[in-house]
Amino acid sequence: MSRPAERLRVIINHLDRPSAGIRAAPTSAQTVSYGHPQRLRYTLDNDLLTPEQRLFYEENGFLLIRNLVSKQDIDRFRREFERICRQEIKVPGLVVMRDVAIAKSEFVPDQRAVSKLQDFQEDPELFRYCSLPEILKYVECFIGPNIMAMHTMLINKPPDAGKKTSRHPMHQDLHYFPFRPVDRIVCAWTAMETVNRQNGCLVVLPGSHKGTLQEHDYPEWEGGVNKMYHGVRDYDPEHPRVHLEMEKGDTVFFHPLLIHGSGMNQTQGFRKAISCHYASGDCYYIDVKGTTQENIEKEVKEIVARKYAVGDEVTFKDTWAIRGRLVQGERISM
Ligand SMILES: CCCC(=O)SCCNC(=O)CCNC(=O)[C@H](O)C(C)(C)COP(=O)(O)OP(=O)(O)OC[C@H]1O[C@@H](n2cnc3c(N)ncnc32)[C@H](O)[C@@H]1OP(=O)(O)O
Ligand SMILES: Nc1ncnc2c1ncn2[C@@H]1O[C@H](COP(=O)(O)OP(=O)(O)OP(=O)(O)O)[C@@H](O)[C@H]1O
Ligand SMILES: O=C(O)CCC(=O)C(=O)O
Ligand SMILES: [Fe+2]
Ligand SMILES: [Mg+2]
Repeated sequence: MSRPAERLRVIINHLDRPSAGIRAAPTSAQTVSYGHPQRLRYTLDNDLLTPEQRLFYEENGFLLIRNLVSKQDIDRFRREFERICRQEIKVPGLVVMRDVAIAKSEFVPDQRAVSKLQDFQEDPELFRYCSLPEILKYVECFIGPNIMAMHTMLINKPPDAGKKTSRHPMHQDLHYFPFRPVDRIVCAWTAMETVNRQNGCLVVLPGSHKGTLQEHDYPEWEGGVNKMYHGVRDYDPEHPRVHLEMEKGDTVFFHPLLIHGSGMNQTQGFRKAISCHYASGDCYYIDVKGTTQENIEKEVKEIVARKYAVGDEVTFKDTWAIRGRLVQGERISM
């Protein structure tokens, strides 16, 4: 079997078999071109992904690309993060989160007190991550050429304080997003250092992106749960899962319905990753009233009301439209 189109057809046939399992994603660069077979729903025609990579995403809902972001860029993001933690710069709109285990203790301007930065779209150095051409060329394969950076995070998972609060419950990111269509949204998540089971790598349920959006709520964890860390309500801990062990610069792209979380950090180091959720410029906002997303809408509106002293005039949709930034192509309906 030599021609990519032919290999693609064989793999598609394989997809129809109930026993189709998880295979390692090949990473060798290869240029292919072929039509648009019906069963390819989660990826678009492109010249970048090999047929195997494309089918891997279709089947599993994620694709891991090794060594995608340079060490130099990651070192720069790390230095910027440290400057923010030392309060040397103030970034408009930035949310600095502390782990719930230390949320009520005195704040020290040090990275040991920061578990996550959220919404760094106004920090030019960190936001560079969202515009990196090596990231965008993959993003385009999933959502097309019009690309909005909707949600940005730098996660600094702290050594667990003994209460397992460093875990992130299993969830689907779509729970947080009042925009659609679901298949034109993708997350890029880049390891800023070695990430493994010891320090709490991502854990994914392969293929779960083919399901629907589940009900989410705070898990009943004895030691407490971080603000807004909702989990899939009836999560079955026996469901087969895959631990994504990654090295500095490795990047995983995943679908917003993929069920994922991350384990406890059992080391003394702060496990770092940087991520961005992208949506197509021609996605549209939806009203989540009467859906499972009503609970997160309520929480977001409460936090915004408290932080900015506003009322109901700021909608869930507004909170996203304000944060979204165009990084490629056209902003059409977002
Ligand atoms: C794909 C998307 C996936 C996700 O987005 S998952 C995570 C989503 N997270 C978010 O959107 C960020 C949520 N966090 C925030 O907005 C802020 O960190 C938060 C919780 C409002 C705190 O903001 P601060 O500026 O620190 O305000 P503050 O010090 O006055 O605290 C206000 C009250 O919140 C509490 N708090 C702070 N960090 C917490 C935490 N990690 N978990 C639980 N509670 C926490 C804090 O103790 C305080 O409570 P109280 O009012 O004194 O009773
Ligand atoms: N009851 C639960 N509800 C929701 N999510 C859970 C629950 N228990 C564990 N998880 C999640 O499962 C993922 C993995 O958890 P955990 O670190 O405990 O196990 P592990 O990483 O698979 O095992 P190990 O730590 O031995 O490598 C994390 O995302 C964690 O938050
Ligand atoms: O870096 C992690 O632990 C995962 C974070 C995550 O999935 C999220 O914030 O949505
Ligand atoms: Fe997530
Ligand atoms: Mg673990």
